[in-house]
Amino acid sequence: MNETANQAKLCFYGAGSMAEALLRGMTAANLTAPSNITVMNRQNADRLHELQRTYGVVPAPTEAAKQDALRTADIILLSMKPKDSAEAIRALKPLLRPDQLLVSVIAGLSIDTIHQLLGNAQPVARTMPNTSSTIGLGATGISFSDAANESQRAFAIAMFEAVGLASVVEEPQIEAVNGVSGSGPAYVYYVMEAMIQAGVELGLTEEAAKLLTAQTVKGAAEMVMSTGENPGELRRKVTSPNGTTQAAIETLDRYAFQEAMNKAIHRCAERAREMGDAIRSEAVGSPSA
Ligand SMILES: NC(=O)C1=CN([C@@H]2O[C@H](COP(=O)(O)OP(=O)(O)OC[C@H]3O[C@@H](n4cnc5c(N)ncnc54)[C@H](OP(=O)(O)O)[C@@H]3O)[C@@H](O)[C@H]2O)C=CC1
Ligand SMILES: O=C(O)[C@@H]1CCC=N1
Repeated sequence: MNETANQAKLCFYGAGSMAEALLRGMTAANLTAPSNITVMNRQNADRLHELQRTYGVVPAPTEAAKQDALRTADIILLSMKPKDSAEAIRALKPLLRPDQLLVSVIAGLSIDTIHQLLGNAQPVARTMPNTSSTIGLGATGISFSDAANESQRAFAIAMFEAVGLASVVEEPQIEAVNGVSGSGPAYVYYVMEAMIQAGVELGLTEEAAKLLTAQTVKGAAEMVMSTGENPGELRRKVTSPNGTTQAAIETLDRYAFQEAMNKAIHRCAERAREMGDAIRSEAVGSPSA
């Protein structure tokens, strides 16, 4: 890999919403020059040109351009849907050099399945980011294959730190990251939808309910981050004995809110494992490593 970080050549293999979230943050943070970043997809050349206009990155709309970009990249970001990943990785096999780093954001896809598909132990960073990377507030878990060297590890971490917080975990914990923070924004939005709806039922305008809800979620998250106090302690400070919050929390408990959240996160992690098994079955005919 090119040792000078801002000279590193990146190739986004898949140019959808997660790729754009990362692109936006990385170009804003000057992680590498936009002219060193190539974007490609299966067929949507308009999308590639839109990314070129917005971020100054280089589109690879033809088969020859794709192959050239994949061959010459220091880092290839695998950012297609899980169902498309086995075929896409197989197509990479004849193009790769052993020193290229693959960075995967694909839910469920294990490092071992990538190695099986390629037939070698290519350096891999398996990650689980989230869509808040778009505004530099992402939360990403990263795990590495043994072959990833120090400079590759450092660059992968820098890529995700450019779009928020990055935490290195062992690969078996990546499904837990998926359950907590990869899919996490959706749970928070779901809670916000309920808060807004209730606010409107109680007489607020939609706009006021939305603003009050969003500021409340932002403020609560910031309180946890900036005070270092646990959410439980902070909750107790809001909850006056026999007051309004206690009445609300007791109602949430009657509907088993915490149990529902717990089960949802476990199910999310389980679903990631199921999806990984499905890719593996398609790739090598057996569901687990
Ligand atoms: N959305 C999220 O919150 C998160 C998503 N992820 C992971 O990110 C990945 C991408 O998700 P998302 O961005 O939402 O998906 P999108 O559908 O928005 O984008 C997928 C992209 O992959 C391209 N693609 C598919 N097959 C190939 C191929 N063979 N060669 C080149 N490009 C290909 C598509 O091209 P075309 O349009 O031409 O078909 C498209 O550009 C998923 O694996 C998901 O698990 C991870 C964390 C969070
Ligand atoms: O729903 C999904 O499968 C992807 C992975 C994490 C967030 N979105």
